[in-house]
Amino acid sequence: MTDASSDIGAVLKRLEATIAARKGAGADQSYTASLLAGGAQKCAKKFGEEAVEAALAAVSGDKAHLTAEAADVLYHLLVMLAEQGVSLDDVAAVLGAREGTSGHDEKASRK
Ligand SMILES: N=c1c2ncn([C@@H]3O[C@H](COP(=O)(O)OP(=O)(O)OP(=O)(O)O)[C@@H](O)[C@H]3O)c2ncn1[C@@H]1O[C@H](COP(=O)(O)O)[C@@H](O)[C@H]1O
Repeated sequence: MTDASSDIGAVLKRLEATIAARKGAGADQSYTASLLAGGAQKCAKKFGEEAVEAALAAVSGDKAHLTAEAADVLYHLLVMLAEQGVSLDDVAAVLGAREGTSGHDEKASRK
């Protein structure tokens, strides 16, 4: 059983709200604010770095390292989305619309 403090949906929603609240905060006090102040380029660069670090952790076979890197990826993804004005609900709507459609079938429909 998952309690509200560790439910992934609840955690991501709280983190999204925290990131939104950091907009306009001082970059010295808030790491999130320092990313947002750097605009799309900075947010995308950090997200890309964290994604590569997670990929490297996956091939290393170190599950604890991968888990920590995955948390970094999710945080930096949410910062990048916030900088672009894209919400978790927006992403959920796309994933929801894809439910039940095989990736193979979707790819074939584009050919
Ligand atoms: N979940 C996170 C989170 N995950 C990772 N990080 C930071 O992401 C950074 C990862 O960058 P690196 O590993 O590349 O470390 P680094 O070399 O120090 O980073 P750079 O100097 O290269 O940017 C580290 O500074 C981590 O502390 C996070 N920083 C903040 N949060 C959440 O955001 C909230 C608000 O944080 P502030 O905006 O700092 O108040 C926090 O309470 C947390 O809930």
